[in-house]
Amino acid sequence: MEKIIVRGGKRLNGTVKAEGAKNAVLPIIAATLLASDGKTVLNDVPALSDVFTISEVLRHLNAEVDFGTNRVVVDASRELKTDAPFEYVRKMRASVLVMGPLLGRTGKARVALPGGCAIGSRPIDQHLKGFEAMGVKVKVGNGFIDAEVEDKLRGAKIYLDFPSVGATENIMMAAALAEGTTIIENVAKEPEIVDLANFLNAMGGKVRGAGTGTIRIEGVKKLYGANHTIIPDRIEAGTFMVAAAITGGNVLVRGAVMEHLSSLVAKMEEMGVKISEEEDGLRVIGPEKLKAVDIKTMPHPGFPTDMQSQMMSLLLAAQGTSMITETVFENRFMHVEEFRRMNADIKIEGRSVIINGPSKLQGAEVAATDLRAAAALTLAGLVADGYTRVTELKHLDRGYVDFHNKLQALGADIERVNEEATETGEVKQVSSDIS
Ligand SMILES: CC(=O)N[C@H]1[C@@H](OP(=O)(O)OP(=O)(O)OC[C@H]2O[C@@H](n3ccc(=O)[nH]c3=O)[C@H](O)[C@@H]2O)O[C@H](CO)[C@@H](O)[C@@H]1O
Ligand SMILES: C=C(OP(=O)(O)O)C(=O)O
Repeated sequence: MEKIIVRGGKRLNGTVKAEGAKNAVLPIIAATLLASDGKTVLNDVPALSDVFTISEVLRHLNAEVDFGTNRVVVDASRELKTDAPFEYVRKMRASVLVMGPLLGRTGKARVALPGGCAIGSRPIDQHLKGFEAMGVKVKVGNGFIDAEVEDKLRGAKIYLDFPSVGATENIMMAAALAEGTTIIENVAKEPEIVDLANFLNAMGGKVRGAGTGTIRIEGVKKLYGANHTIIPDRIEAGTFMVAAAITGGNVLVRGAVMEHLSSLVAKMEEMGVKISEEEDGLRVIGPEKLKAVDIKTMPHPGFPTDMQSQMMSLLLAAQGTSMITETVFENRFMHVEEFRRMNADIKIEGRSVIINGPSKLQGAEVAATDLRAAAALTLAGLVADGYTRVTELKHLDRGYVDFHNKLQALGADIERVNEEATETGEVKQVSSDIS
């Protein structure tokens, strides 16, 4: 079994660079399917298992996908297939993001129903509501969603009940090739939405308003391959910012963009962390003592749910009582039990978690329950007494490139081992069933 083994007690110092954003590159790779002419070249693509999975989906759909170092070239100009089977969707829910592009390009999509996952039930009703408003007939049955344009894919006015990131993206991508104008209201405002809009525009699309509450898309007849550089990963950057703060270290996180991270920066500053903008990133200096604060996750520009578990690690080390309220996902507290195994004084009350800090964290063997939990448990291990062993690293590999090496370069006492392989000399296959 693969494990990260970390021994607490080292202050982190130095510079670390954020990769391209996972949550930007996944919809953008899906969007490359819209180009019936020319190749797309994407730069700053992170080497993540999720990126390999979405690329496999594209290959299955008959697109050509070539990998270089941090670069992906896609040619989707051939006739496309229209189905995304369960083997892909179960590995990665973001596979449903091929629906919008397939409807735009071919008028048809058959995608396995994603089902729930470790952080909640995660329905896609808002995606489907948007497609239906655009003239798509949607049938759900036998574990699949069958969607087919009835007459023409046409622009529509769509109000989202919740500013869903995935629904905003899926509808934007379908609308890019629809006839007429689509107006989506109450949309997600995440930086990754803006990156997708910029990419669609580079392909010849007409998307306005990304980053505000309303997006307006004028459909065009054809989209072309384009060159695009993916924005830096604000969640990976934020994770290293917490690593610096929790160890009382001094770290420059290159690629961290203040505007993308304002809620995290505000909360960390309230805790006594010093954060300053430098030319190519954010410098984070951890104080001797951290102050307790309350946090509520919200859609952007609110506090990101994808930083909730890492922030929990930081609050465990803070003086006093903190409360974290999770409003985006219904069940994103699975990591709490693992923190308890590390002697954390923490309890769940409904949608909130109460943390009595500072906890005297002890090293333990803990299992990552999702991608961000994997990072958060490692962060807690940086300040725990003794050795922390983090397992279930397939989750970590979905969203972090070289996580342990980057921490080690900052001075952490950390390694990643394959205990079975050490004993038998075999290399273990990473499990694929992760959703
Ligand atoms: C690949 C990617 O970009 N993943 C991100 C994306 O996920 P994802 O796009 O799945 O997240 P959404 O914004 O869609 O989901 C947020 C909430 O809305 C609910 N919902 C969503 C769609 C829908 O049709 N109906 C519905 O009820 C979900 O169950 C959830 O409770 O945004 C999340 C919220 O910032 C992040 O945590 C994920 O890292
Ligand atoms: C929840 C996350 O991703 P996904 O939507 O791909 O599961 C995440 O990045 O923390």
